[in-house]
Amino acid sequence: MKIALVAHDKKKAEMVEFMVKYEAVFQPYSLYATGTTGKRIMEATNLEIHLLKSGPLGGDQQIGSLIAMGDLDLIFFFRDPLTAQPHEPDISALLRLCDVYGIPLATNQSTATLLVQALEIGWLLK
Ligand SMILES: O=C(CO)COP(=O)(O)O
Repeated sequence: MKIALVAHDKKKAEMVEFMVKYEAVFQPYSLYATGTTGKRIMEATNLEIHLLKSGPLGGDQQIGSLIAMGDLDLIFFFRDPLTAQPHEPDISALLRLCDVYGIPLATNQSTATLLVQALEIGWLLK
């Protein structure tokens, strides 16, 4: 199971808190993250994360590429719906690829909690 973690700036604290809370659930999996999000999570946990580029520098596109290659199974993307992002086209492309390939995608904490609980009880095995 390969999992991607992404958070916009105003959602990074929420993402870090979420990852600290569920660190043990994520521990067995291969984790990927956009640059700044991944660094913040690694500073707060003992999780090993493959760091990609920062979102505005192509990180979202790298995650999209992993999806297209069949190399990603699940995405936690804490989006900020109230702030314009300079790389909005990259974000839309990533969300679109999730739907093209049927990849489960959590874009807010409520959905993320449901998905992580599904992971915890073994509903999302791979
Ligand atoms: O911008 C992002 C996603 O669109 C996230 O990138 P960073 O994790 O590098 O801040």
